[in-house]
Amino acid sequence: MNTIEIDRLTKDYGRGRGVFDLTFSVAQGEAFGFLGPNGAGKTTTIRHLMGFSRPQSGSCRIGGLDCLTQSPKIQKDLGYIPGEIALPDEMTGLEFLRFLARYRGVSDFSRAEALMARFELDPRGRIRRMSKGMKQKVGIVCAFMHDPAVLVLDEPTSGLDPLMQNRFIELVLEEKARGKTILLSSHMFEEVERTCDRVGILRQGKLAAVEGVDRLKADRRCTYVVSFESEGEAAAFAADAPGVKGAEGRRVTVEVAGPFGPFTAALARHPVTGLEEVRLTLEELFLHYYGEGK
Ligand SMILES: Nc1ncnc2c1ncn2[C@@H]1O[C@H](COP(=O)(O)OP(=O)(O)OP(=O)(O)O)[C@@H](O)[C@H]1O
Repeated sequence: MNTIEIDRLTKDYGRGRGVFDLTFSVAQGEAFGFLGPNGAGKTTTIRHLMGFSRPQSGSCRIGGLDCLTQSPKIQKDLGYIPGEIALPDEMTGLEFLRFLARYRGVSDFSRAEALMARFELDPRGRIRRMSKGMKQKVGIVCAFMHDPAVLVLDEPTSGLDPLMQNRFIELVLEEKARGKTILLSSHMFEEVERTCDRVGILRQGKLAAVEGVDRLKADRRCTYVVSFESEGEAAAFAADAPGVKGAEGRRVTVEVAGPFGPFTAALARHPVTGLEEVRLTLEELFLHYYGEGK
């Protein structure tokens, strides 16, 4: 059964901006990653799911309910992290979280407290004085505190440091294991790769592709930059190692497409001083899977 259904959604802001004839669904218990570069239309789509925006044509449904006309009913069992979190500046984080708990009829505040502890959030200060990361943490607690069945997360880790990003990913994985339905938008392939079952790639308001994350992972090339003390050592490694894509000074770029054995064996034969993974950017992902200009 599909929990989230977007059917031929169109919102045209002019000059090619907006979303166009967008159709996809997220099954109950599935985590769906929504990837796309800046301005691709991720937030526009999510705002329609939240009932904040009226489609020009097409529709969005969550749990069989229409997102525009039945939004209050949907929101009872939905957690949402907006792309840009706006909170009441004059309240303390704790006042706001308690207010929201009351508003939602959450009598047990222990889940909120556990989330605050998990993200090391001290919510006692005024929101106005909080850093971007702290506000993001307040947003996370808001979205998860009532234990909703559906989670709509718009770039949820923006402003979080790597340790907290990791904790967030663990939280999403736990919620997925508990059967929650999750839509997560991101610029970062790694975040989606670690949490989601399928990924939809949005480009200029249109879905360029939907793929299983397993398939993307299986096809994925891994690129590494290997460093040496001297150019001579780098050149010797470049002549010996498999999958060398280029050498510049004391650094050699290697692409590993299959088993790692031959690459690690070559590393062991040379006096390597550094090894860095080159992360695939979204643009590279597009080029790799769909070809330039397609
Ligand atoms: N209310 C609006 N009026 C006019 N144009 C808009 C409006 N809302 C969004 N747009 C435009 O639609 C396009 C898609 O924006 P959207 O915020 O959905 O992108 P996004 O994929 O979420 O990008 P980002 O990764 O930067 O958050 C952008 O070009 C944006 O300027």
